[in-house]
Amino acid sequence: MIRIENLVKTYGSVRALDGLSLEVKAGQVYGFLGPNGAGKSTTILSTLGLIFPREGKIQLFDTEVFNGGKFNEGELVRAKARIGYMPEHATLWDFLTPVQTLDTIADAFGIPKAERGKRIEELLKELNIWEYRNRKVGKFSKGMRQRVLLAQALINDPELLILDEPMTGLDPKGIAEFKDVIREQRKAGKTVFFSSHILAHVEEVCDTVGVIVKGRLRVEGNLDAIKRRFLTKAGYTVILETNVPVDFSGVEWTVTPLGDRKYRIVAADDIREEVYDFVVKRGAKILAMQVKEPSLEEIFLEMVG
Ligand SMILES: Nc1ncnc2c1ncn2[C@@H]1O[C@H](COP(=O)(O)OP(=O)(O)OP(=O)(O)O)[C@@H](O)[C@H]1O
Repeated sequence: MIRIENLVKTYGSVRALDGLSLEVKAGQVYGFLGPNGAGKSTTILSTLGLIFPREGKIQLFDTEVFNGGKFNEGELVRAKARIGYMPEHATLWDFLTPVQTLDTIADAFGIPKAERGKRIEELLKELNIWEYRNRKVGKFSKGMRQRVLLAQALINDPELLILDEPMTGLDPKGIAEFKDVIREQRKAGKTVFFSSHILAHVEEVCDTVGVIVKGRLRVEGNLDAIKRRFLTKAGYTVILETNVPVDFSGVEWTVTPLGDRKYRIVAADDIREEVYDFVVKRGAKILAMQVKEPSLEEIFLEMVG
């Protein structure tokens, strides 16, 4: 649905995209992850022809829309008719209700008046805001506003949804609900590409993740596989507490005492079982043992380094 190759975008001396390549396939829910300033919005804006990259190629639905520093405007317009987009800093007219908001957008899309009512009703019901259809959006919570914005993006029944940081600013309940909405979109056959700088936003809902750091895609694939790959590099950290001191000499793990009966153990694999056997064989009891997985922030740092 989206194929980007070696995209370069500069803002003065800032190389916002530095040879970025990625691929979003039909039916995927793709989480585009990266720290602030990594180039996520720049990628999305380039994909939609809203800013001009310098080099590289962009394909939408198997059609080349950008190559050799130029957009093919005709192809871009045709592709965009099949895309729904929710910008990072989208605004709503606070004095309009969801029905009025969607009616205005539907009008802009040229959807005939006769079809609009049905389409708007369907969308508002699907996104669970039908009940609030006649209240002004100015009074809505952030989560409800995001749904109205998503309804706007869906008004033309797009095949591909591009959402820039759709869950930023939502509370955990709002995030969980928005994830449900994304799952529903996938069930309805849509491909979803959304950006975030927070791991929790992509977990459980994305089948594929791409991590962008400093304008380049560092990894792309299944989130668990990415975490595992990172863990092998960074190591599992086990925090262990025993009832008596244990002599760890001779082990291959890196053991740092945190007290006379508390230790931090780092190894390339999940070594909880080995640690358990080792400690028990030495006649000690385990009082507590936890394994610490790296946060996405740590993964980012590892990738930047
Ligand atoms: N209009 C602009 N003029 C100059 N520099 C810009 C402009 N837009 C973005 N940049 C710079 O380009 C880089 C990438 O920015 P971008 O907004 O794409 O990152 P992002 O990953 O979307 O970050 P965020 O999560 O903060 O939105 C950053 O260094 C940013 O400061």
